[in-house]
Amino acid sequence: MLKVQDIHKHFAGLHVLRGVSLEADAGRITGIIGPNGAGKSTLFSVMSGFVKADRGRITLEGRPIDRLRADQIAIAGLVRTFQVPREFTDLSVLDNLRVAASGASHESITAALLRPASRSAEERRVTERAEAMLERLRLNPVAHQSARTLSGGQKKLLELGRALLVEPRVLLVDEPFAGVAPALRDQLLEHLAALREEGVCLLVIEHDIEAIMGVSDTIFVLVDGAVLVSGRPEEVRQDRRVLDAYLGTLPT
Ligand SMILES: Nc1ncnc2c1ncn2[C@@H]1O[C@H](COP(=O)(O)OP(=O)(O)OP(=O)(O)O)[C@@H](O)[C@H]1O
Repeated sequence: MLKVQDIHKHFAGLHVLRGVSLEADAGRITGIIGPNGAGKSTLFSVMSGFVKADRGRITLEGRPIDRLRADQIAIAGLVRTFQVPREFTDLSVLDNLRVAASGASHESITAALLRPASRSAEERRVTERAEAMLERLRLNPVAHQSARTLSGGQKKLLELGRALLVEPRVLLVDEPFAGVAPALRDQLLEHLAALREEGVCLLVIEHDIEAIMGVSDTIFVLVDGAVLVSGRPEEVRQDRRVLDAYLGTLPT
C-alpha cells in the first residue's frame, strides 16, 4: 500500500533522515520505534507532505505522492495525526468533528453554493457523520464541551476521530499513548485494532514499547535517521543491535 524509498532530509545542516526505506501493508499495523531525535516524527511529516524530502520517493498504491501538497496527499488517502493533538481548542468536540467531516465532504463547495437547498442536506449529512464518530469514540458525554477541557486521552481520541473522518486508507498515528491514562490507552488500542480489521494501513510511532510490540504486525526501528532493524515484534525485541541502541534495555 505504502512504499517509502531512500528518504533524506536535512534541517539546517543536520542530516535528520539518512536514506529511510520502508513498506507498509493494508490491514496491518506497522510500528515505528526509536530513541528520541531519531527522526520518526520528521518521517511522518515527509510522508504526509508537511515537510518536503531532499531526496527519495514515496508511493501510495504505486502512485507517487512525494511531490504533492499535504491536502492533496490527504485526498489521495494518507492522513496523519500529531504527537501534540491539533484540535480547535475554542470549538466544541462535536464541532471539531463537524469541521473534519465537512472537509471530507464529497460535495464541492461550489455545488453547495449554487444549490442552497442541497446545502442544508449536506450540513445534515456532515452532522450525522460527526455524531456517528462521537459514538464510535465514546465521546458523546463531552460532545458539547470545548475541546480545550478534554483530558490527554480524550484529545488523542478526538484527533483520531478527525483523521478518520477523512476516510484514510493509510493512517499515520504519532504517539497515541503519550500522556494517556491506562483506561483510554486500552480504548485507543482497541480502535487501532478495529481499523486494522477494516483494512486500513496503519503506521504508529510510539515510545510505549510494550503497547506497540503487542499491537504491531511489523516493527521498524529508526536510529539516527536510518532503519536499523525491521521485522516481527518478537524478532526485533531480541535483536542485539536494538538492545544496544536502547543502551541494553528496551524501555517499557
Ligand atoms: N523543523 C525543524 N527544524 C530543525 N530541526 C528539526 C525540525 N524538526 C525536527 N528537527 C530535528 O530533527 C531531529 C529529529 O526530530 P524528530 O522529531 O523527527 O525525532 P523523533 O524521533 O520523532 O523524536 P521524539 O521521539 O523525541 O519525538 C531532532 O534533532 C530535531 O531537533
